[in-house]
Amino acid sequence: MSATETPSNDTTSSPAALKRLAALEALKEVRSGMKLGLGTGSTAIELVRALGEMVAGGLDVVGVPTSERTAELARSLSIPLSTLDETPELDIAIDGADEIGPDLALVKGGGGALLREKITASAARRFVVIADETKMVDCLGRFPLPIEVVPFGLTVTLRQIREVAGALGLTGNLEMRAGAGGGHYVTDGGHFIVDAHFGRIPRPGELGPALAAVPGVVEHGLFLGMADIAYVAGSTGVQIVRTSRARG
Ligand SMILES: O=C(CO)[C@H](O)[C@H](O)COP(=O)(O)O
Repeated sequence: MSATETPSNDTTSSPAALKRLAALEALKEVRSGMKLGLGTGSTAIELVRALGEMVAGGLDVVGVPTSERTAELARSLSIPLSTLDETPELDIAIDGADEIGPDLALVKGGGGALLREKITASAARRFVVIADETKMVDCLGRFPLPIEVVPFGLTVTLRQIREVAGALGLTGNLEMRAGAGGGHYVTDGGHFIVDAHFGRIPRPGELGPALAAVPGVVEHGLFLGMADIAYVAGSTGVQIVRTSRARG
């Protein structure tokens, strides 16, 4: 399963400080010449800010952002950017997570960027997760599972999500994520997000493919078998969580 170790004893423990600590640990993997996937969310913001400082200091990297928000921040820090089409092979993708479960199974999508995040992570030789310790769980499902859906036929898609989840014993409210200006939240890809309050998901490996088989589901927030390592910051330092699975 996973191995853990604690290489740092920094005791700074405000939420933003912990996120920055995790980001700094992950950035120790980065070398000049690398092509990097840049995640989305408050932890990824700390990553991009710290990367901006490193670029200002002479680090030569290219970033592929997973959202328009991340692109905007990276641009403001003069981090050279590319698209996944121009740069389809990444050395490392670094991103946050809403939950980190056993063997680095993740829930992602709280920031609404799960589709681009999953595509970007899949294009990277190494997928590195950064988080504070509140994200660690014994079983996924404390955080509602984000599911990205197409607007067309929404009622049918919601019914089919209920059916496939119900067949696995998972029930609970399916909540349409609200946008800032009222109406549904719309992703960078023009889709909606359903936040599924299933509760504990003991068999994510069965739920993921079942959700993916629903025609109106674009992608779901279960990132299974993708993460290679997680840097998890807590009040006593940064814990390194590894998976036994090797990716490239
Ligand atoms: O998946 C994500 C965005 O779609 C984020 O990585 C996830 O929501 C964690 O965000 P934060 O670092 O703000 O807690």
